[in-house]
Amino acid sequence: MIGSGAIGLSVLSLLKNDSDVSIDSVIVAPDTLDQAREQVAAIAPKAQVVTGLAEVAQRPDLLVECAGHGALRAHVLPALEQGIPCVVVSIGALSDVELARQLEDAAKRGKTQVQLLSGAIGGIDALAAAKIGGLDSVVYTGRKPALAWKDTPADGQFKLEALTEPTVIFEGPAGEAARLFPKNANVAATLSLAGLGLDRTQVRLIADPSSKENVHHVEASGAFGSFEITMRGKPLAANPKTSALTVYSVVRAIGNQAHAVAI
Ligand SMILES: NC(=O)C1=CN([C@@H]2O[C@H](COP(=O)(O)OP(=O)(O)OC[C@H]3O[C@@H](n4cnc5c(N)ncnc54)[C@H](OP(=O)(O)O)[C@@H]3O)[C@@H](O)[C@H]2O)C=CC1
Ligand SMILES: O=C([O-])CC(=O)C(=O)O
Repeated sequence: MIGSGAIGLSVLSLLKNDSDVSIDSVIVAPDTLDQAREQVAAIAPKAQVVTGLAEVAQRPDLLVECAGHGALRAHVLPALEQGIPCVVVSIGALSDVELARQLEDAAKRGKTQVQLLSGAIGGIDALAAAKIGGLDSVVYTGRKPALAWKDTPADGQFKLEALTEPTVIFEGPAGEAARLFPKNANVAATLSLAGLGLDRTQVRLIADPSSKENVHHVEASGAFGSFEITMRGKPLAANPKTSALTVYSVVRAIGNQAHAVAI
């Protein structure tokens, strides 16, 4: 696993009684090594905590990224080159078209695969299937509590603490949303990659002072017909920018690699 933040620690916790899965190593940022060792030891005492793949004693069957955009270049790319399959949640990083191409090339050279997880959003299976018949329009609206937009370009441009009404903080193509709001626009990037692409997927991001949830709304239409989906995700206590469903999506993906039946 890469990352021992809100997602990483929750995933470790949920997997600790799954006898089909063993998280052998957790790769963390060097400046968090001591704290991470303490936190991981409390949940998964057998896991070694390291700062890079080179220190991992046993070649993993799977590398799971739940760290952030930088981790894709730092760890996922070299793992794919070595033929290690990877699953990733920091999909917004793939709005950098050059990095997306490098990941694909590395996976081809390593004769392996990188799987982009659905994370906080549902309906990716339907959207990716609908794309095959041809899509006309995909519109995504992401609504989060006002303070979930702290430390983003919206912070400063809007007085987030003082908002009294839902406020549109971004409107535009998904590629730009993912670039400007990397920790909040993974869903926008995922929808784009499954559907109409980064330029043609329309995104609206809303800071809502009365919302306690991360609400993701998608409308898609094309040759298949149309669908509309609303996810009302509970945020993780440890990181309100992240919906709890993202954690479950990672646990599901790992289980699907390890269990006799995948669903
Ligand atoms: N697909 C989806 O729907 C979603 C995807 N995400 C993605 O998941 C990522 C993690 O979320 P969350 O756990 O809530 O975030 P947190 O900030 O709680 O945790 C991330 C952890 O990963 C560490 N980290 C960052 N870069 C690296 C690296 N290169 N190598 C090793 N560790 C690293 C961070 O260390 P430090 O604090 O030192 O930087 C931090 O400890 C988000 O950044 C986002 O990209 C999140 C929500 C939904
Ligand atoms: O967890 C969420 O609700 C989604 C999220 O942060 C993102 O799109 O990056």
